[in-house]
Amino acid sequence: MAAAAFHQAIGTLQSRGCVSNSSGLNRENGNASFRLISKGFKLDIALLRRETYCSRKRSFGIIQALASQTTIFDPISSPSDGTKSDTKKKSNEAALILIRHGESMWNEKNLFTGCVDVPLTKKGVEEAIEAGKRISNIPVDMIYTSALIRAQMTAMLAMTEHRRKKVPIIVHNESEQARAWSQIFSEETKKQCIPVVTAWQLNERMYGELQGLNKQETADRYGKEQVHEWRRSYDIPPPNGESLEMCAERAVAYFKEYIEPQLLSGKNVMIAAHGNSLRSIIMYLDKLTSQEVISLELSTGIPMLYIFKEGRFIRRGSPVAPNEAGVYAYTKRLAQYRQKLDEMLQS
Ligand SMILES: O=C(O)[C@H](O)COP(=O)(O)O
Repeated sequence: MAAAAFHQAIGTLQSRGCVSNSSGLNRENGNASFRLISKGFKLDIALLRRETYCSRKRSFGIIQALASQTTIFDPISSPSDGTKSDTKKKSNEAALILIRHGESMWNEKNLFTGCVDVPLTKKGVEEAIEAGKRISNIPVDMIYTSALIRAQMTAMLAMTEHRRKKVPIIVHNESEQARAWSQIFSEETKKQCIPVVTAWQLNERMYGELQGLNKQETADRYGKEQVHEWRRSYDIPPPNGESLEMCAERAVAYFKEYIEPQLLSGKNVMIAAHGNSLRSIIMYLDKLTSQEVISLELSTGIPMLYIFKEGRFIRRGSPVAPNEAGVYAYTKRLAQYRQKLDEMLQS
């Protein structure tokens, strides 16, 4: 019965072009195997795989939810049009967008990067712009990035595509002078700005003595299993570096202390960060176990949307394309926001 439901759900996903025809269920171990067509579904599928470790039945539910995600409607009452801040405060509902930076010059060379401050490649720039198109109709009131340029470039490039055309402005609070010298003296102009907060706590995990080493050569030298353990285990750090657990201690603590209160007050937040700092945040949002997080992989430049509602994070997947109806139908309020934007930009 469950297998029949699974196959029906897979069929739906295949007909929508989300997974390839070779996707299926391994009847012996209960694992679902997927060949992805749309990069945007990578996160969901990775999570799906881990769900199968816990409960096959539950995973079928997730597949079905994925297959029908364009029909899910939920109200979000904080469209950021700069005029609704009262409603926003009352609603306690907000959008949270997570983006892993676009391809960096060391991603391209397959080098461990960690906290080395490497810029995007041309492909990374394009990925960031593409990510921006995907979220161009989702309101953004606050942006958080790591202290690293690849995340900052991604956030800024993505915002060049945003239809609301607010200007992202980096907040300089590092000294009294920096604060004083970066003040804006027009309330009107302030309303048209989005504060961008940079925080080292959102940086990529420190990869220790692997930083600058080639990933393939390291695997050849130390063995594939050892390198996989360094890269994906929860609590085993690379030599003199941070484990995911250590990275989570600062990234999730920052998220809880600074970002969650913004969401609670109804602000829509975008975070541009890194594979591992975002994995640790997603682990917290989706309540993944240390086993489950092992199979969580994030693609570069793919935005992921969560709705924060009544103290809970509801994962809405990745907007597929800017002109796809489903993107704006994630919530009724997002759809209304988009409609307002259309009207505003037409007039
Ligand atoms: O720091 C790095 O090398 C990458 O950004 C993330 O690498 P990983 O996929 O090996 O964790």
